[in-house]
Amino acid sequence: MESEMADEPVTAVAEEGEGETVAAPAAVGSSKTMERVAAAKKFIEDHYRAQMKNIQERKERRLNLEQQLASSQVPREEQINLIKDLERKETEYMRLKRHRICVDDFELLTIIGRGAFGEVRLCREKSSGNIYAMKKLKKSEMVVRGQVEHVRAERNLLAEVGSHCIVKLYYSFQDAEYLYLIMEYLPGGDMMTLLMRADTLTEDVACFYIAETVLAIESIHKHNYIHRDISRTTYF
Ligand SMILES: Nc1ncnc2c1ncn2[C@@H]1O[C@H](COP(=O)(O)OP(=O)(O)OP(=O)(O)O)[C@@H](O)[C@H]1O
Repeated sequence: MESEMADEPVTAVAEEGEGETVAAPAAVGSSKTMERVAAAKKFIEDHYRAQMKNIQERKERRLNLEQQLASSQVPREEQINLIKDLERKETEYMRLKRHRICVDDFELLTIIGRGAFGEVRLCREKSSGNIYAMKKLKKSEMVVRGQVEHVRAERNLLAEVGSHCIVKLYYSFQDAEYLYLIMEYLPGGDMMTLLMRADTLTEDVACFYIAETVLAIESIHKHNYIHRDISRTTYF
């Protein structure tokens, strides 16, 4: 998406004296590059930590089954089959985990809204039949309008904040042209539609929505985010 890294060399080669070439000390990268280095480091560390945890858990599941079988009356041959069955399931589980989700995994249904960078659609996950809202964002538009970091923050926030007041994000992925956010579908409509329909809210109903709003804002503040677009169309 962005390519600033390409024009920021971290090491340089300096020419000195008669054709002698010496390596210059590594220059410290710009703060953006350093941020990326830190993000890549964290990604790799998290990835390997998760891998180790998975291997450990898999071993424990097998050991558990072996211990249960050892103290049971199950015939030896059946025990072997049960262990093989567990291994087969574990392999299948790993295969499913490795699957990189993409837009083809969803059946696209009706358009339910338009955002700043593209449409929002109702969609059905083919494997589970679950219904979600798919927000599609055109990457080139985001770059032109300088909104990459804001969209990244929105994605991270939805993934991090587990609050019943904040729409859930189930998956995010991208292809060459678009970013996709697969979110919980909120069928009730936004606050603007409610106000247009009801005109005036009773005190109790107004209290309810104000309380929910305060809880939503509090939950994102707890994660050190601020909402820069509080309006009747961002509450559902
Ligand atoms: N999870 C959802 N469930 C149901 N409808 C949704 C959902 N997310 C978005 N929509 C619909 O799509 C519209 C646009 O989505 P959204 O407001 O998230 O886009 P945006 O890019 O932030 O737009 P803007 O910058 O104009 O506010 C919403 O007003 C709403 O009608």
